[in-house]
Amino acid sequence: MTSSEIPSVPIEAVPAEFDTAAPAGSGTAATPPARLLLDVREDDEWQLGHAPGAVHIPMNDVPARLGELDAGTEIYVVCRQGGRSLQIVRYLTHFGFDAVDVLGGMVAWQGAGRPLTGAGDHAAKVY
Ligand SMILES: O=S(=O)([O-])[S-]
Repeated sequence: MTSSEIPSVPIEAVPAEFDTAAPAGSGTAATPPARLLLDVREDDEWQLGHAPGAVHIPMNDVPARLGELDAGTEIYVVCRQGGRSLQIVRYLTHFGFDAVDVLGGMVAWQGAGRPLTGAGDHAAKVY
């Protein structure tokens, strides 16, 4: 699979439901979500700023945490600018997951004016 064959979407096509935090209890093992925004950046990047409705699994942890993902869920994968997410989409599709790469990553998310949330008392930001 070449990068041109990797399923991908521009930031405008990422569902608005990820602009808000998922309600408590959604996406349990019993009822996996229809769609998921998976942020594969490192912990420090996540804490500085992330999409309110995203789920965080750092890239290197994805293989060990595949059991947290459901094959019936459409998984939008995001990183900083698209390098890591491309690799993870390739990996997930290889294992039968319905994964798409978010072009431009969180830099594009921020540039499009989509909401960010972070940890601590600083303004959330993607660097
Ligand atoms: O997040 S990145 O791999 O595009 S720098």
